[in-house]
Amino acid sequence: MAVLGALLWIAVGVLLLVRFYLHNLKRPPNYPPGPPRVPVLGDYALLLLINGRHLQRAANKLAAYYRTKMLGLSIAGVPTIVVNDLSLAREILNRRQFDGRPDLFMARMREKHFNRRGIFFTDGPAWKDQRWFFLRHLRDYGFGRRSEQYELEMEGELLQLIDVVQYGKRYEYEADFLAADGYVKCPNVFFVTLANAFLQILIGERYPRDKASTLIKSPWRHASATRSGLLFLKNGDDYGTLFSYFPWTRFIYPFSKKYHKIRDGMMGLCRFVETLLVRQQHSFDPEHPRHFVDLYLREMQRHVPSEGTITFQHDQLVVSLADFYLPAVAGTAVQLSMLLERLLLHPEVVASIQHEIDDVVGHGRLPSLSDRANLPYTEATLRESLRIDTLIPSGIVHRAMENTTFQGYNIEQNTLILIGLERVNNQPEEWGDPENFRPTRFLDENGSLVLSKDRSLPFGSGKRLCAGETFARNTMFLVVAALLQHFNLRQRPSDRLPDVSQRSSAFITSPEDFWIRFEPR
Ligand code: HEM
Repeated sequence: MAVLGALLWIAVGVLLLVRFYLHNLKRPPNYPPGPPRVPVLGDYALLLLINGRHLQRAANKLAAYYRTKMLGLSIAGVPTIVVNDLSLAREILNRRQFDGRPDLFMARMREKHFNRRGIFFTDGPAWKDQRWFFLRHLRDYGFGRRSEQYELEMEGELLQLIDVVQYGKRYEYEADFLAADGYVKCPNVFFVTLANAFLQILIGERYPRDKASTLIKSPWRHASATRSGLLFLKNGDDYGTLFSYFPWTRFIYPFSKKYHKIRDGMMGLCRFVETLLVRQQHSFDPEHPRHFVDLYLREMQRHVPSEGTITFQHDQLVVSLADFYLPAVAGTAVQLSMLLERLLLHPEVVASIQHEIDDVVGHGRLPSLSDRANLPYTEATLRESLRIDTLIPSGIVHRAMENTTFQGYNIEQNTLILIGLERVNNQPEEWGDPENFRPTRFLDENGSLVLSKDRSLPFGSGKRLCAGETFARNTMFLVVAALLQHFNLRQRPSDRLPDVSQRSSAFITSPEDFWIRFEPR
C-alpha cells in the first residue's frame, strides 16, 4: 500500500513537472528563433542581464546570436516577438491584426484609478474614437494641414525663445534652465516654447513669460507637468517594466522607488491637465466652442454612454490629452536636445544650415514653413537626427489581435510585438554607414531633398503611426531654423564633447541634461 502511495505521488509530481515545462519552458511550435524559455521573469531577466540600460540593444544582441531578424522571446510567460528589419517592420506595422496594444499595468499606472484610458496604450473602439476625434479636429491646427494661426503663434514663441537665450534670466523660475554665465540647459530650455505652442492649439491659451513658471515649477509636491512626463518616459521601458508582469513588486523596495517615479510622474502630468480642464469647463458654452477642448466637452455632452462605453468621458479626455502633451513637449524637447548634441559634434553641418538659411531667408525675418521646401539641407539634417537618434527605440509595443501567421511563423493572439525602430533606422544593409551623421544621404547631386531616400521609421508606420508626426516635424524645423539663423552653438570650455554612446534608454532614449550657449552670430 505504501509503495502504491509513493508511486502515486511520483506520478503526480511528474505530471506537474510536465505541465510546468509545457506552460513555462517549452517554446511554442513554429515560433521565431530565440533563447530557451526561462521560468518566472522569462527573457526579460535575460535582456536586463545583457544590457539593462538599453533593452532594444540587448534584443539586438540576442537576434545576432540566433542569426534572425525576428526574435522569439517569452516575457514572464507572454510570447513576445522583436522585429529588427526594415521591410519586416513595414509589413507588420501595416497588418491590421497587429494594431492592438497589450493591457499593461504600466499603462494603467497612468490613470488615477488604474483604468485603461488614453490613446497610447488602448485599442478597439475606445482607441479608434479617441484617435479619430483628436486627429479630425487637430488636423486644421498644424497636425495635418498648415495652419496660419499655429504659425503666427509659433513665431511669437520663437521670438521669445531667442530673447530668453540671448539676454538671459528675467524671472526667478528661469534659473531652472538659464545660468548666470549665459549657458542654457537642454532639454529644459525648450519646455515653455513647446508647451505654449501646444496649449494654444488645445485651449487657445498660452502662459506669458512672467507667468510661465507653472510650466517649469509645479505648485504641487512633485515636478512640473513636463518633468513629471519625463519621469514616466525615462523610467518606463519598451516591455512595460516589471510591474506589468508582477504588479505586487511595486510594494517592495527598491522596485517601489521606480514605481513611484512612473506613477508620480504621470499623476503630476494628469493633475496639470485637470487644472487646465477645470478652467475651460467654467467658461464652456456648447453653442460657441472656442478650441479643441471645447469641441471635446461638447462631444461629451452629446455622447450618451452605453454600458461599458468609455469613450468621451472626463477621465478619457485627461489621459488622452496627457498622451498628446507628453510627446509634444517632453518628447520633442528631448529629440531637439539630441540634435543639438549632434550639431556640437558636427560644426560643419551647422555652417551648412546657416549658409542655406542666410541665402534663402536672410536676416530680416524668421524662417517659416513656406521656406521649408527651399531649405533642403536643414530638412535633411532634421531627418538624419530623427533617424540616427531614434527617440522611441522599440516603438510602442503592439499586440496580435488574433491567431495568425507572419513570415511562416505562428503568431498567437495576444503576442507582444516590438519593432526595433532604432535598429531599423540604423540597419547597415539599408544605410551603408548608419553610424555616420550625414544629412546629405537624403539629398541628390544637386542638393535637392529626395524623400524616397528617407526610409527611416522614427514615427512608426500604419494605422498606429505617430499621431503628431506632422506637428513634431514642423515644430522642430521652426525651432532649429530660428535658432541657427541667430546663433552659433558653444559648449563650456571645461565640458567634454557629447558622448552619444552614453545615452540611456528607457521608454525613450535621452541624453543627460547638458548646458550649451547660443552665441549671437
Ligand atoms: C520627435 C517627436 C516624436 C517621435 C519621434 C514620435 C514617435 C512615435 C512613435 C514611434 C509612436 C509609436 C507608433 C506605433 O505604435 O507603432 C508614436 C505614437 C504616438 N505619438 Fe508620437 N512621436 C513624436 C512626437 C509626437 C507629438 C508631437 C505628438 C502629439 C502632439 C505625438 C503623439 C503620439 C500619439 C498620440 C501616439 C499614439 C498613436 C496610437 O497609438 O494610435 N507624438 N509616436
